[in-house]
Amino acid sequence: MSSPLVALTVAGTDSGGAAGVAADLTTFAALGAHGACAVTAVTAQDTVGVRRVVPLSADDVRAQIDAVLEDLPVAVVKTGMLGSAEVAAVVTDLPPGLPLVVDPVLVATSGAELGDAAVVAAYRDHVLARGTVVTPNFDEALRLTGAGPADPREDVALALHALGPAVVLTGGDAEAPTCRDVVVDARGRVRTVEHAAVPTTNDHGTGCTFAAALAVHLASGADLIDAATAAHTFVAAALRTSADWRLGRGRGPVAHTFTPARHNPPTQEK
Ligand SMILES: Nc1ncnc2c1ncn2[C@@H]1O[C@H](COP(=O)(O)OP(=O)(O)O)[C@@H](O)[C@H]1O
Ligand SMILES: Cc1ncc(COP(=O)(O)O)c(N)n1
Repeated sequence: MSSPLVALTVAGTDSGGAAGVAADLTTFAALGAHGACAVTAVTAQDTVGVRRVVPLSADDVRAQIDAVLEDLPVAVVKTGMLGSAEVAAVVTDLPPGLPLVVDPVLVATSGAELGDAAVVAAYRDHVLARGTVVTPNFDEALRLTGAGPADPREDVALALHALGPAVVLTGGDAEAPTCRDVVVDARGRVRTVEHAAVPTTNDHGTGCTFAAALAVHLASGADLIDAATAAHTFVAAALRTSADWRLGRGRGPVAHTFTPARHNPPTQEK
């Protein structure tokens, strides 16, 4: 009997159910993977903003990760909001060889800061070097590289690649006609994935959903460009599902009720 692929998210909670752990676990499930989670911080958050952040200690996070890794055959780890440099160091200590998708969450869609200068330094100094792929949006990429908003996206993506990982620089923009994600593979080859933009303000949680989907597709054996294309297709379909929803007073959640037709869910033999 084969068992489902196991994916572990290391991320913060969003009480509104749009981003963070909620987005990751629903995405894993929608794509047929079993999701495990290590919570890094609890946020009191809704579609309008972040009211409170309660960080967990590095020991709390390490204990959760150890419990999961000692019991379940984790095929891939995805990180989101880390919250502190100490928690970032725990991620860097993950067993070598375990694929790691790093979504360097620094700012919420609502504008709230979710990662300070110490967290940025930790990403630059050691987390990115441990990562298999990093998936920043443009603002996060600028903070991580020190590049300016006028710099070409390809150059910014290559500057991140120089810090160690493959890169998917996401380009979500509901007001533009298209969204353009720049992909740099492990060998430094640059490709662009471009799709029609879904016009909606219900996009809270898109970055987390994209990175979680990317993690499952990579762990299922897809190469980076195919995994990024499939993850983007999944997010776009979820955005079309929630495009006209009226949930909350701010930027509503991307649909976590969306489940693609699935005939061959990813499995693992371990
Ligand atoms: N309105 C949209 N229409 C289509 N795709 C989108 C839209 N917004 C985001 N995406 C896609 O969702 C993924 C996450 O991107 P992005 O929104 O840049 O992340 P973040 O939430 O971290 O800012 C990317 O593949 C991006 O192209
Ligand atoms: C706990 C947590 N993790 C991540 C995000 C970023 O998601 P988004 O960019 O969609 O606001 C968030 N708002 N909250």
